[in-house]
Amino acid sequence: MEVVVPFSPTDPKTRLSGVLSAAERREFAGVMLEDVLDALSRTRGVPEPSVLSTVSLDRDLDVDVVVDDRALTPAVNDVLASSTEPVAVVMADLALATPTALRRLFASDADVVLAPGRRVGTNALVARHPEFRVDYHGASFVDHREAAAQVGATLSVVDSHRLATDVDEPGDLAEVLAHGAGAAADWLRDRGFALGERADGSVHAVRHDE
Ligand SMILES: Nc1nc2c(ncn2[C@@H]2O[C@H](COP(=O)(O)OP(=O)(O)OP(=O)(O)O)[C@@H](O)[C@H]2O)c(=O)[nH]1
Ligand SMILES: C[C@H](OP(=O)(O)O)C(=O)O
Repeated sequence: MEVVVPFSPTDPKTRLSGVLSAAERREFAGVMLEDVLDALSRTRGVPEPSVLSTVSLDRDLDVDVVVDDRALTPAVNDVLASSTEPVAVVMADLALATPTALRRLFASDADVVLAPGRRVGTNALVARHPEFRVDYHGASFVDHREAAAQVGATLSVVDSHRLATDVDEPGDLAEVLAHGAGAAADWLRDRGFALGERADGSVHAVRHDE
């Protein structure tokens, strides 16, 4: 099994621009990456991942970093096409990922295992079928389900709140504050974020003055 964690650190998490500065978004993306790598490293039976990054990284991660400046889909498809073993792709923004949740991704022996995101993306997958290829962005979970069917691959879908929560939008920060046990939750709290309730009863992350 080859495990890759795609990462694009140049201008990450643009959907969080309303609540984090550009420098904070870069820092937060790096902290989430470290949480994901830590969770993977504590998941029994899972080989050491490599980071598939668009640029070389100045942080010391204790894992291999492969640089490919192409967009996400061609970069991942190149790994799928060239690997002689099953490939797992786990996104770097899964700040709630834990070994227990990740074990479910690796436990299935289906040809294609998909962990959908809450907005119909694909937060993690395992591909054992040699012809399966990815097409990220948009409703990629639906596209990947169809792609698996087209190549005759057996499919398993992992229904996990922790793996479904990719941190893209301000609303996702409340999930991190409520359920995160890693560095990303601490990073948010250190920058003044806390759970707050609106008059209509909805819960969101509020930033208090630092
Ligand atoms: N290697 C690689 N990884 C990417 C690329 N684009 C995004 N990623 C990674 O793929 C995962 C999902 O990324 P997105 O949430 O779609 O993009 P993002 O840049 O983090 O956030 P937005 O700017 O809000 O879209 C994250 O782990 C990103 O770091 C890319 O072009 N190449
Ligand atoms: C990579 C992409 O992530 P999103 O842009 O949906 O967060 C996807 O899941 O297809």
